[in-house]
Amino acid sequence: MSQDVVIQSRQLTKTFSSGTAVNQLDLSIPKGTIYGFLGPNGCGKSTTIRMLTGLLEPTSGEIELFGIPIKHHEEALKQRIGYMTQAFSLYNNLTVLENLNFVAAIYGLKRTHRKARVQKLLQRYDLLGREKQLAGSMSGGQKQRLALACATLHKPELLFLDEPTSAVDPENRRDFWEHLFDLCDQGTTILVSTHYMDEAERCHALAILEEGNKRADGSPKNLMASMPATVVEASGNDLRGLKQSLSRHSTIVSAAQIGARLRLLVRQDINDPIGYLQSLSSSHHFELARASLEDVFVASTGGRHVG
Ligand SMILES: Nc1ncnc2c1ncn2[C@@H]1O[C@H](COP(=O)(O)OP(=O)(O)OP(=O)(O)O)[C@@H](O)[C@H]1O
Repeated sequence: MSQDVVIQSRQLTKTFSSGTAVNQLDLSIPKGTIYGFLGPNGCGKSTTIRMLTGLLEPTSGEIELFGIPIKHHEEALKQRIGYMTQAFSLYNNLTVLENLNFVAAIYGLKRTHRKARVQKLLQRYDLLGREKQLAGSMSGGQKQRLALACATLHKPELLFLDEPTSAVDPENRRDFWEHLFDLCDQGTTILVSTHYMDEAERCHALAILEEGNKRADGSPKNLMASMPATVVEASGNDLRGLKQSLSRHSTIVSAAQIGARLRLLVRQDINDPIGYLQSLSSSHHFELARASLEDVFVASTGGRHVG
């Protein structure tokens, strides 16, 4: 295996009594990448992350981190990885400083280093002056920054972030991504799960997950270029009626209204989608449009996740 691959999984599977949460997942994520898991609730993002961090034992399949099999090496690998959960895993009844010191103690940071490291993180994540504030009394954005400070306190080479921005507003989300790119610049590999398209678009590469299966993967640009459907926008009167009539055809993967246009995904095997659509409705205007990551997501999941 190449030294530069930080996360490798082969046929990774987890089955619960309720069913298969992750199904034969193959991953190969190079160092210094921000890699995304994009998918709806329940598609297996958290379960995969928990297996990759060594917290949950797979039903079958293999995982290597930094070329080291995770099995039997959990403790050694723990020092090299950071993990931030959806709930930010902070102690709400401890202060900002107490949370950081607690994490520092868990990772065995020496007292002499601890103070300087904590100070640096307080500054980096704009928490100076809040040292004595209870974590539970902070805003979503502040909690998120503290959680990131805690997850990176021991300078992990690999960082797992499970839906880190679900509880924050768009401005905080943008700032948070700036921090992620800073970390990435310093050589940290980051795996981030999300159900936000704009967030997925910022990743170097991503996997689209549905019901535990990987439906597509690659860079956002390549995914958009190789989308398995053609995007067409329709305009004219009664778009709701047009949507209803087109949705009856299995050749239309999805139809969603966006403002005064109806965005259509037409199955790839239709050679002349504009001519085809005109034959279905002569009173509307149809034109080809550029694919977005959302289109890729809809096409990869067969239109099952869009209304
Ligand atoms: N400990 C468990 N026991 C039984 N079923 C579980 C367990 N953990 C997860 N599941 C099931 O596995 C499937 C995948 O869940 P998972 O939490 O990994 O999805 P997710 O994509 O992270 O969604 P969310 O964003 O809602 O957390 C779901 O059907 C869930 O109910």
